Amino acid sequence: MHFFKYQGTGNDFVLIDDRAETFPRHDQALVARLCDRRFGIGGDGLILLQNHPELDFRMVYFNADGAEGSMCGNGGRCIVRFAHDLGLFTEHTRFMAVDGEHEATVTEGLVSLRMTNVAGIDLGGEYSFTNTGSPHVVMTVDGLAQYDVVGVGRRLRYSDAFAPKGTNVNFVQTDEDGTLFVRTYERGVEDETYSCGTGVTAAALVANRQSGVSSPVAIRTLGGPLQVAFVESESGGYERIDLIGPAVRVFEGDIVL
Ligand SMILES: N[C@@H](CCC[C@H](N)C(=O)O)C(=O)O
Repeated sequence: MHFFKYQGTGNDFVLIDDRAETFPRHDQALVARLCDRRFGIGGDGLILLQNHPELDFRMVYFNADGAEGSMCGNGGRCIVRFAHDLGLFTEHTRFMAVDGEHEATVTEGLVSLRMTNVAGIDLGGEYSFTNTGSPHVVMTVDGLAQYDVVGVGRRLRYSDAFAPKGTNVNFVQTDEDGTLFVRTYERGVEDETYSCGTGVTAAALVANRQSGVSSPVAIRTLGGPLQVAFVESESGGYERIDLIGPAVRVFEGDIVL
């Protein structure tokens, strides 16, 4: 079985062209093994590209634990780049994902992905919560470079407040130039990743709601810069949300099962 490896700001994925639908997608142990960094290829997730009757393709996303996940923003940008590399479209594409239809554009090394509309944000004292295709806690902290992202993130991810499905957890600090520095504990990876697309989207929207930070929001992650653009909707939510950043093919190879 042939595979490709892509990364988007350091959030890395195994990509498989599964238009023939031969990948054993219900074999959770296999997906987890392929994502294992010592016993497999290594990745924060695995993504299948399948045919869709009306759109350019379908994205099927699995977290590194092998279970099918909710929407993955960086994975969405990577599969758009993959589909572009496969020649499925030239500049603009429409595809189906677990949270519905998405549009995306590829220009000069950047992939701009239109995210799902966000209905609202629960602003809280200790942390805020929203769903940008995946569930996200957003917490403002000081000293983020040294912060215990894994320890605090894991506690919240498994806390009763988010049971039984759990949540992703983002920690945010504003740089002097207004850039949001975001670090994320990811559900399904059960660790910090270098970047989380739905997570930085949540962080940008919370920053807008909390402090009036305007679109587009510049983001810094451990894996590099991203941008989030959006429009506030009349109903108190957000629409026309775009996640913008690089997505790169790293290598390809064959899986020996
Ligand atoms: N890396 C992702 C987030 C993936 C979703 C997540 N781990 C979950 O299923 O909760 C991103 O870039 O959005």
